[in-house]
Amino acid sequence: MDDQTMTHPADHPATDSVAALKPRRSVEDHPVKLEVKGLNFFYANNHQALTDINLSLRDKAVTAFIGPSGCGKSTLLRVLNRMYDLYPGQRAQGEVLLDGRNILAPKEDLNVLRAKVGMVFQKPTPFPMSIYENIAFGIRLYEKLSKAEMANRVEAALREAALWDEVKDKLHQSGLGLSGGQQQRLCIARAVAVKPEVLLMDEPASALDPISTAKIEDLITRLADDYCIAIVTHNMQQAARTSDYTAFMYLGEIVEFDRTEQIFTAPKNQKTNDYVTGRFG
Ligand SMILES: Nc1ncnc2c1ncn2[C@@H]1O[C@H](COP(=O)(O)OP(=O)(O)OP(=O)(O)O)[C@@H](O)[C@H]1O
Repeated sequence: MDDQTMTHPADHPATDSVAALKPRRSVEDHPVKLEVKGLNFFYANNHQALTDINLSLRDKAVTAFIGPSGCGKSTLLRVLNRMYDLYPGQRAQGEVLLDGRNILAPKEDLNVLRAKVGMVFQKPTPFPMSIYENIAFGIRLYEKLSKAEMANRVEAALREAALWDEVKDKLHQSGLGLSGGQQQRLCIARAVAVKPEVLLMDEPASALDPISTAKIEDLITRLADDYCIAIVTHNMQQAARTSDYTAFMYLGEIVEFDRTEQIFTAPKNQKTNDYVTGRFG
């Protein structure tokens, strides 16, 4: 756990995570949106960062990836939209099926894929342009809209990311002038503006203060009504608060994957238990 996530002194102990558990909702009958089968991943130095990952992410549900530093959480997230393809020498073996189609296939159109599988990073990364343009820019890559249609889409995306009320009077000011939490919601608005099906979030709140963190967590919970969401977090309570399913990873493998309340109240694996109770990590 890094310093920035230590905002609550008792973030680690299992009791606090259990207290934070998201109210139970039924997602078992949601269809599988993304299925990872027999995935191995190698960095350019031939370091194997993921070994035989098998995992199903359900639609309209949040899946959290937890585990100690270096266990492969971010690597796994970056495979799910082929982000690794930007770096020469990195390679994935196995299958990642999006609605049954293998997105690791060489013929996959990566621009279309990255619109379908959007990503939000740890540090907010607005483009150095206006708030409006931050959203419109991505939409223009995929669609030709009239001025009025574009204005509606920008507003809808900002509303979806719970940012509209704070920025509606300064849409043409720079996105870089917003607070860190607002910038992160702008990045979420940018991701949802191109109508994705899956949202990947890599520690989306770890650079934010507790109030901004709470807003992002609320937003994740609401976005889960519409999207398949995967989130990497170091914060046990955040995993408990936001997710329906949790995967505990260790040394590049998935040790345990189950309903979140199961992972936090009755994990089957000793290592999972040790991690969620704060004995290591
Ligand atoms: N560009 C790279 N080249 C070589 N090895 C890498 C590279 N990036 C990550 N790794 C290694 O791959 C493994 C998994 O890293 P990854 O960043 O996915 O872990 P993580 O669980 O997300 O860690 P953290 O919680 O610290 O962000 C680690 O052993 C890491 O050192």
